[in-house]
Amino acid sequence: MDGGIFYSKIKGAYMKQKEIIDEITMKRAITRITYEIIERNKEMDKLVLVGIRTRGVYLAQRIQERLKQLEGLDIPLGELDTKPFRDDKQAENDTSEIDVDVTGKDIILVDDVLYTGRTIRAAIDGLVHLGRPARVQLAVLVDRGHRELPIRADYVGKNIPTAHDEEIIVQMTEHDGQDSILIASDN
Ligand SMILES: O=P(O)(O)OC[C@H]1O[C@H](OP(=O)(O)OP(=O)(O)O)[C@H](O)[C@@H]1O
Ligand SMILES: O=c1cc[nH]c(=O)[nH]1
Repeated sequence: MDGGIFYSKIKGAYMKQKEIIDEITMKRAITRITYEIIERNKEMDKLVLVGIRTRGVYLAQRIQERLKQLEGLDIPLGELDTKPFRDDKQAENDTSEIDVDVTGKDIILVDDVLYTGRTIRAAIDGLVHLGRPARVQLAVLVDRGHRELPIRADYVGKNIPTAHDEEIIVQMTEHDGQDSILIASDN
């Protein structure tokens, strides 16, 4: 390591990586998102958290835990697989697990990174296949810009301006063994 910079393989190629958000800052960002959700949603009994696989699910679970700690609320949580609804891949098995009826509910979609917006478009498609929510909001840990569709997040942990050829890597303990946000580039 040199000044926090290290090299490792991403999708088969060596990339330069650097941590830009540490564990504590990430935790604070999730707590702030939770407070904003509480402030902006008066009918909390209508709320349903829907995490987008993969890391959006862990993020949604953490927001669910904070809502319990801060307000004593038990907000239902579903796990959404967007792959069957994407416009760039063949349909695959739908591994979504959403046991609650979404019709009439205030859904908060949760994902780790918002980039082109295509995953969120697919997520909305997946949701409306299940029912007719009253409202759909979006919470993301990182908004890195470069939208290709008219999609914006209601709750943003960190706005991180990036170049097209960079990559944001969110690591979560449940999946990656540690909490960290890295930026990667090939130069
Ligand atoms: O706004 P977009 O351009 O759609 O990019 C954002 C999506 O990309 C990543 O998912 P990825 O497809 O890498 O799957 P993963 O979460 O399972 O790693 C990330 O978790 C978001 O879901
Ligand atoms: O940089 C990016 C872009 C899409 N998805 C990610 O996880 N990171």
